[in-house]
Amino acid sequence: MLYGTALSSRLLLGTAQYPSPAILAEAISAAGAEVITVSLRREGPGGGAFRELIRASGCRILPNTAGCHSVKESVTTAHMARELFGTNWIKLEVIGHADTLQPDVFGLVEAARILAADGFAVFPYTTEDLIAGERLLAAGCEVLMPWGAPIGSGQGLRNREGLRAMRAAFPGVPLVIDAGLGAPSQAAEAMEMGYDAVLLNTAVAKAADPVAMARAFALAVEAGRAAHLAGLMPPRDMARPSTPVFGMAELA
Ligand SMILES: CC(=O)[C@@H](O)[C@H](O)COP(=O)(O)O
Repeated sequence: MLYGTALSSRLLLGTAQYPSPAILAEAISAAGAEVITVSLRREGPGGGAFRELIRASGCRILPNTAGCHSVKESVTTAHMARELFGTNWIKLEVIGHADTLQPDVFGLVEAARILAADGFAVFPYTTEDLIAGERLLAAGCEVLMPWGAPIGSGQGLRNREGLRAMRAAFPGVPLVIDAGLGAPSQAAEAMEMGYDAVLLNTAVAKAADPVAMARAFALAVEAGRAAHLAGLMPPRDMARPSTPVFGMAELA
């Protein structure tokens, strides 16, 4: 449930870097995605055809402010996106560091406050910092989207303890891992931890077969969620025989 919208797919998909528009369309369908994120910067020349493709997908559009490095740029881009796509949903990125694309959480909170007050449903791309999370919620966000790893790195969940702490700190808040996932197993792990959904792009778009990879991620997300609901056994330091010894014959 995101901003009052019930979704059955827990895989949100990015739409950049695919080998062709046809492969993008097939990947969206193979992923079973109901929400796709779109950068306003794709709306250059030829943007009309791209917009038609995403409209035909039937997915809910989550425009993003990818590539924005300041509060002003992000807020302006969000307003343009609202006009262009006719939605108040915005994946808010305020990038703070050029090499790692780490979110500027200070700017993010400021931009989130401005946009939420202006009626936007803000999906903030943040870190696993708990205080930043609290401030984003206080600013009006109803969802938090911590990074798994830097965008496009495919490193998976770099700070498992931090992400676990975040899940524990915000039990009632929808949490979506956004960025840095490289393999379906990493998406499954996020879901096993109790994250509500994952958002990814590069791992699918840059796979040798993006459509097959989209399907693999969909299966992994489903498996991870099912495992979370089933209740994972707690890990142990020492061995414990899985075959009971009680009742065994004593030889000698
Ligand atoms: C498209 C988009 O929004 C990305 O910025 C997003 O954060 C996904 O990151 P990956 O490409 O690492 O999956």
